[in-house]
Amino acid sequence: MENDHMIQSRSSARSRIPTGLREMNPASTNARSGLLQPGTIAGAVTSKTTSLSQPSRPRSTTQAPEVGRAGAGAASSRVNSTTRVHTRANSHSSSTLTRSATTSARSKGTISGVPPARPHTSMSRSHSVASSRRPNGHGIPRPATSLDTHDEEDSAATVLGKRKGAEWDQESREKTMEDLMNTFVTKMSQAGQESTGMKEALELYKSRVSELEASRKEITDMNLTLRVEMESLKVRLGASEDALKDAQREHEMEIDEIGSRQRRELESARFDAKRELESLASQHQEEIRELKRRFDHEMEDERAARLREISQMTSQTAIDTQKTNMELERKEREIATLHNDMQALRAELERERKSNRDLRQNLDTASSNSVTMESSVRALKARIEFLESGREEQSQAFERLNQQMMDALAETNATKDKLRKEETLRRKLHNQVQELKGNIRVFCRVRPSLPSDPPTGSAQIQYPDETEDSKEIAVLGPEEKSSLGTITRKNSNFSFDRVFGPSTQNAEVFDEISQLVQSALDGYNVCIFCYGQTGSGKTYTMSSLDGMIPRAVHQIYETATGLEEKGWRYTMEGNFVEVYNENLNDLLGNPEELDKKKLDIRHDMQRGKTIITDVTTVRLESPEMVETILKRAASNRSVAATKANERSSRSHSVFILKLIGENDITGERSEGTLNLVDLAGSERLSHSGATGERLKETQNINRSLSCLGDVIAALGQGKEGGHIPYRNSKLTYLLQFSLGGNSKTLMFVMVSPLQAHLAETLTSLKFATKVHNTHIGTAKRQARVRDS
Ligand SMILES: Nc1ncnc2c1ncn2[C@@H]1O[C@H](COP(=O)(O)OP(=O)(O)OP(=O)(O)O)[C@@H](O)[C@H]1O
Repeated sequence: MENDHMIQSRSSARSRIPTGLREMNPASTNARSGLLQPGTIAGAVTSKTTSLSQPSRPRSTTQAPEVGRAGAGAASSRVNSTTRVHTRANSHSSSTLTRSATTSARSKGTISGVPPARPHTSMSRSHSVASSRRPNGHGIPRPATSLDTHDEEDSAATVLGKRKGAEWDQESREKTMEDLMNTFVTKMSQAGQESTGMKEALELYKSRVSELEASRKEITDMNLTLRVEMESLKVRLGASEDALKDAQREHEMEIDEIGSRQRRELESARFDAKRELESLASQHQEEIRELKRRFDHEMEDERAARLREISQMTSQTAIDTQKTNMELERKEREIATLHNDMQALRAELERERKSNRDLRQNLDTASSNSVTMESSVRALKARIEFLESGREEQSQAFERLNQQMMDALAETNATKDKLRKEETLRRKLHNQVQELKGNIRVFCRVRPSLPSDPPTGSAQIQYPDETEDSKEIAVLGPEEKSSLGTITRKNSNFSFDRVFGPSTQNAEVFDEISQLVQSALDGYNVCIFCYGQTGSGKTYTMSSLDGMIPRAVHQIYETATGLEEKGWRYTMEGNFVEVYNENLNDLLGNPEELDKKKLDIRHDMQRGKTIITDVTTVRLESPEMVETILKRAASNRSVAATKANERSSRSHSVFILKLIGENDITGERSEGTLNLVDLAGSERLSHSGATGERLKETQNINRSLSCLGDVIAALGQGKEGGHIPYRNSKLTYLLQFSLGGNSKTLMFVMVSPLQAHLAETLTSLKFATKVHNTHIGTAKRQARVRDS
């Protein structure tokens, strides 16, 4: 860890050396400029290099001295080699530098004695030539100058030598002088050129010197920075060393602690192991003891078992011996018994012989008896033969009876057939009777006085033929004053198909109309109206719980059940609608939709059927359902008006019962409709004194009742293809196929017994008389034979 840390700090310190400073190592310096600082000596360079290299390699406290020494030695050798490299670099500047360095070395006398390399300039070349001529030429060359005269002197000496040795010649001297002059001029020009070069070199040196000065300053600054940095590093190093020491101390403490802990653990482990060893030893001892004990026990058991076996075997042997003895005794006893038995058998044999003798005597007696029995058997056989002959007679009688039964069945079937035919005939005859009675009939019913009636007194109503046909009613009219001042009362006689007095019950009334209900079952359209003023008893007659509607439904069910054995199956569907203000309402539908939902009437002219759109149709599965229907209609009406009675007196209600009958045996099918109509109160407009909404209602009621009268009157005229104004009111349009030639109509005219209602009573009776006088053509039965 510590070594790693040191390496890191070293490398980081190295990386912190400025770029310029790093370039200042000898090699790079030479490479960059090819110049060394003038006056630089190897030692100085060495020391500088060493001092520069030091910051980049921070030493640890322990390594520093060795590294420093090694660094100095290495730096020295590097500088020497660098100097040689420079010498070999062969640049003009480097030769100059070498010379300066040499000079400097010479002055200090500390540099190695290796002679510097020869400079490669033109000047130095001539100088080198001159030096090479010197026999005692030193390794240190003279500085080359432009005014070097050594060559000149040498030439002069040569010329003088020749003069001395030969004739002095003016011309040659002049020539020589000229040559010398030329040479001189040449040299001068060369010197001038060299001087220019030197100047340039000087300038170069100067700029380089200033550059190097700046560089030196920079390096000095850098040096200072590095020193500061080194100081800080030293401080950090000190801190690191302190931390290291602390860490070492902590580490040592930890090691001590771990050691002591380990010792303790070792001690405790040793103690545990020892204890465990002891416990194991004691356990082993215990186990050994246990094993020994078990072994002893097992041995004891084994021994006991063996002993038991031995004793068992001994006792078994004793028992076997005893058994054998007993067997022996038993055998002896058996022998004695057999002996006794033999004695007994001998006695028995004797007895048998005796009985044999007795039997023989009995056989003789039986033989005589057998003869007697044979005669009896013969007598019995004769009797059986006699009986056998009787059985044949019986079977013949049975066959006769069977034949009779078959005949009776055939007769029954024939009777049934006849009955069916008679049913068809009955239907025809029934219809003929109904037709004879008239296809439109009028019954009159006078309701009894009620405790709730106003005390205005009763009208004088008489029933002249009450004890006979009950077809007449006489009403004593109101007092009329004649012109002579005499007061008279007109007695009005009315004749109808039947008149029911106040004491008549619903059951009796229904007896009269039940034949019409039968007609509906037979497949005719039947329409029963209740007409009369408000409170005259229309609803009581028609829709009360024992009224015509429930009774009709009950009768239909009973009759339909009776007709089942004649092959008829009936289905019944009911609608209950109301015509209020010339609108059709569904009394079995949602009461909220009363007066809102629009029901339309459509006629299928081909089939003579009326369809009401969106009306609720209830399939009457049982006669009890009719009560539910009536209650639902009454409750719906009560929602539409504050008083149900109010609504019922201002609207026409129509209970429509469709009866579909099918006969699987005869293939007949019938579709009849029974319409039970409770008309609105028939009081005249002038009498009612109604206004507003009530006036509108009364107008609508009167109009529809008047239309009904018109339709009946038109039908009564009996014109073939004549116009019947069904469309003039909703009611007559709805009942189009139940009024007229194809139907049977019954009108109840309801009469109030009150004197106060006398005028309305007379009006109603007159209207009913008009209807009664109408003869409607023959009804057609809605029946057909199925194709299949
Ligand atoms: N034959 C009768 N026997 C006993 N009570 C009767 C008879 N006829 C009618 N009533 C009673 O007379 C009252 C009025 O009868 P009902 O409501 O049937 O008259 P209505 O003609 O239907 O009147 P509305 O036109 O207002 O509906 C009822 O209380 C009813 O019970």
